Amino acid sequence: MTMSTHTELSVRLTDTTLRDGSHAMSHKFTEEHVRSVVRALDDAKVEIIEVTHGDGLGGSSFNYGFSLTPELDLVRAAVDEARNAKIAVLMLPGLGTIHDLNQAHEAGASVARIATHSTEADVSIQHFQHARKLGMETVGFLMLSHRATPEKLAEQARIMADAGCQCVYVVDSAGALILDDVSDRVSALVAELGNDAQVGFHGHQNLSFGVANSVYAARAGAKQIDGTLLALGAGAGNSPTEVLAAAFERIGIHTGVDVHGVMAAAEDVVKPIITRMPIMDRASIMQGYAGVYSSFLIHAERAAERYGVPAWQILEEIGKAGYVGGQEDMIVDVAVQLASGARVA
Ligand SMILES: CC[C@H](O)CC(=O)C(=O)O
Ligand SMILES: [Mn+2]
Repeated sequence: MTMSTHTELSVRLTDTTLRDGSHAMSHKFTEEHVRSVVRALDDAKVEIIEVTHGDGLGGSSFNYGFSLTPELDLVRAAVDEARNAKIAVLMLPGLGTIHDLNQAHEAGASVARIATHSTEADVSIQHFQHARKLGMETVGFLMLSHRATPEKLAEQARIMADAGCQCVYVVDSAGALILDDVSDRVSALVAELGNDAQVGFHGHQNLSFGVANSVYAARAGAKQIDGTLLALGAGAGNSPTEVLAAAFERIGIHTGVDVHGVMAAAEDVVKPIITRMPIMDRASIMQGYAGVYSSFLIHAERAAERYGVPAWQILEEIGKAGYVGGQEDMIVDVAVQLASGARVA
């Protein structure tokens, strides 16, 4: 008799509509948006809700786009509205500072998610140490994970765990990973970290694999999985929380989330708010295909309009050049070169 090995798995869902979804909203969430989304997610028993500028604490700037509402006001509103859920903030060392982390903690955030490029975990050490001193739960993001081998990622995860990170995520920032790419990376982290830290997975939909990849991640041992309502997020959006909850329930992976509750949150709360529905169009598919950071999409679209070159072509060039988060200014550079003929695609 064949026994299923998948029936007793459980994962914790983190919803990042109010952080990754901020990209698709051009960082224009209001306090009322935050309150209504948090209320709906909390009612649906989602345990962790992330609220920050799309590029993390300190992201509101000329380079990344200004927030309509100061992010600490949004964090305070979320904390005030949540009855059971913990409020998480994300930060990229260098863009956000320890001072920003202190302020987010004072505003009531209790989970610190620290993100670095997949090969630069060492820049997060002091941030994890500090977050743990503050008594915050800690999560590490290894972004653009497709750029690193499973072995390299595991080595980077070890750096985060030794610094006090309690769960290291394989982050598919480009939506470029496909099935075994995910399980190979998650398995490598699980083997390296053992009981020292959990492993998580954050997916994007650029090649439409967000949910399937999350299932592969869970089956490879991931214990935390990210999603956003209606897939609202950078690039073609994130793995939709409501689909994750429904699919996990159907295959017997426990989340504790009320499936009807998150479906209602997506349809009745988020849909009326959003100004842009994430889609798999030529530009966002190119991001998955060429391995480009999802947050670059809106910047590429703006440059495309301004310089009269297609966004997908700019992104294809960005992929060839291997630019990473923080190099948003290179998008304009590439667009100018394509428009002038100095760079031939
Ligand atoms: C701001 C960091 C980054 O956008 C995190 C993330 O969601 C990703 O890399 O996909
Ligand atoms: Mn993301």
